[in-house]
Amino acid sequence: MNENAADFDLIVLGAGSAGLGLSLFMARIKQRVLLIDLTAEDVGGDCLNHGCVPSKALIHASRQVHNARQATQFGLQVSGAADMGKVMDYVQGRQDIIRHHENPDYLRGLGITVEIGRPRFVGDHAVEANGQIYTGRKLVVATGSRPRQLDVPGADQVELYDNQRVWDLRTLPQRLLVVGGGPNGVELGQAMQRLGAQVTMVHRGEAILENEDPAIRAVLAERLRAEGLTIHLEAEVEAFTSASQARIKPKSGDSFAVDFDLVYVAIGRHVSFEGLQLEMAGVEVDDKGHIKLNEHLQTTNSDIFVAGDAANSLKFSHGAELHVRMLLFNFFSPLKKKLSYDHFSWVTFTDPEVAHFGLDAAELDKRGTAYERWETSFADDDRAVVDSYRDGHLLLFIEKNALPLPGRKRRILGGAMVAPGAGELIQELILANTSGLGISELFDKVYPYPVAARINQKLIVDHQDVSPLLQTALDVAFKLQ
Ligand SMILES: Cc1cc2nc3c(=O)[nH]c(=O)nc-3n(C[C@H](O)[C@H](O)[C@H](O)COP(=O)(O)OP(=O)(O)OC[C@H]3O[C@@H](n4cnc5c(N)ncnc54)[C@H](O)[C@@H]3O)c2cc1C
Ligand SMILES: NC(=O)c1ccc[n+]([C@@H]2O[C@H](COP(=O)([O-])OP(=O)(O)OC[C@H]3O[C@@H](n4cnc5c(N)ncnc54)[C@H](O)[C@@H]3O)[C@@H](O)[C@H]2O)c1
Repeated sequence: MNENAADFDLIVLGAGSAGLGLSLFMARIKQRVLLIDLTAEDVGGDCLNHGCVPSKALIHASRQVHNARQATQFGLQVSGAADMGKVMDYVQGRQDIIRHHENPDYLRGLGITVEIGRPRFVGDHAVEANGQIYTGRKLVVATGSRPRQLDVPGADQVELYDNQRVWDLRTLPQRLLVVGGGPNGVELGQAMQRLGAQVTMVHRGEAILENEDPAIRAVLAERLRAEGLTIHLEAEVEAFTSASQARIKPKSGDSFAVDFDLVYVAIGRHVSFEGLQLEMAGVEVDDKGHIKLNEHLQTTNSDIFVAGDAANSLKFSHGAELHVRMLLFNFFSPLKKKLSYDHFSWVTFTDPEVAHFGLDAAELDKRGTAYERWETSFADDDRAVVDSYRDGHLLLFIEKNALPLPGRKRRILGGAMVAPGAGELIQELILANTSGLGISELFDKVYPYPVAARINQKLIVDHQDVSPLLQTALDVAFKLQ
């Protein structure tokens, strides 16, 4: 097409984390942007409407309730149960604040053309929505992902909840069955248990948060069990035998029954491009229905890209942000960046939080990278002692230099932490990881006592060996002064 004749410089399908990030930047630098979403209420995507924001607000409320109960050890009298209506009012109130700057009118005020309707491709640079055809120089599919459904016998007789509808609850279920022990299941499961539900979790994998290192995830599992959650590992819902009973099948052993008042399904996400008519734009999908992409998130139509969950890689709001940054760079540069997760991080907002960054042991082994595994428990950390989180754990993968030349940096290749506020505590480690700083930069810092982040330095200090040569040099140097 004659690119200058296009109606828009950029057309974005989907106004979630990815779509908003792209549209806002492009509009800011005076490009003509068309952003299309299905309904006005969908603007903001899963993160605002059904994911990050409501789940973190629920976690906040549940932490207040939990902390109040913890304070009874100091003589405070706490009685009564959490009022789910009030909890959800709080959750919705937080969403409403963010909606002030994530809604069609606000975006239109910034110069973005926002169309509400169901789009479909009608040509290699053209989409149709509400009977109108729009052309764009570049187009991005940012239509997100959907919760996987639990398809087992008897499911039709049960009202299954997932992250799309759980925020409408007004009463706390007494017995909650959570299916899936990934980040979604553990975050919501712990929050509901703390609010007063009795939570049973049924998880297919051998451990909750399977993507985490065993030393890290074990701490969380123990804490969840100590708070009263029942966790069945290597187990699945075999069938629902009534509207309030599930039959659970463990990998080994006999099936057993679990009674519930409500089921929350958190078994992952899938992508779907139904109705988009991708074939009209020459955008090919593979046999699993995923759009074929190269390392620039470019489809088989070189002017059409995919961003966010729709790309079917790591599904995080800041994963969408990573995609957006790369696409924006590539839109304006003859040198193209490739998608890389080498410095990616994520946080599961349980208590304690589980934070993860850079490359893990499996990836380092796969790449044949030489590394050392350094780890420490928080048992003897002063701050952990006074604040009672001695079960915390920090793990770092440190570059191993075959030739330890003087001045050569030993970089932090990756790591993980489980501790209250771990997501904040690892930020300096992430900075070191992304900027290629060596461990000496952390070693040289003087941390105010007793900030929790001192643990980052402690791990490094604890691993400083004094070689016989250095020992001799120190002895001589001291005697000379
Ligand atoms: C319970 C839960 C908690 C989460 N918590 C976190 C967290 O704490 N931190 C984090 O980083 N990530 C979190 N995530 C993941 C995060 O929500 C997603 O990765 C993120 O929203 C993906 O952004 P996206 O733009 O790709 O998709 P979405 O945000 O889902 O946006 C896609 C948009 O496309 C629209 N759309 C769909 N189909 C069409 C169509 N055919 N045409 C036009 N528009 C369409 C949708 O209406 C939607 O608005 C959480 C997810 C869940 C489920
Ligand atoms: N803090 C965060 O950043 C955050 C929080 C919640 C969700 N998310 C994102 O949202 C997405 C969805 O989260 P999720 O936890 O649903 O997905 P997930 O795929 O990460 O975990 C789902 C888990 O459910 C298990 N499972 C699958 N089928 C099952 C079955 N039939 N019975 C029992 N267990 C089963 C799997 O083994 C898997 O570990 C993820 O991509 C995640 O990254 C992020």
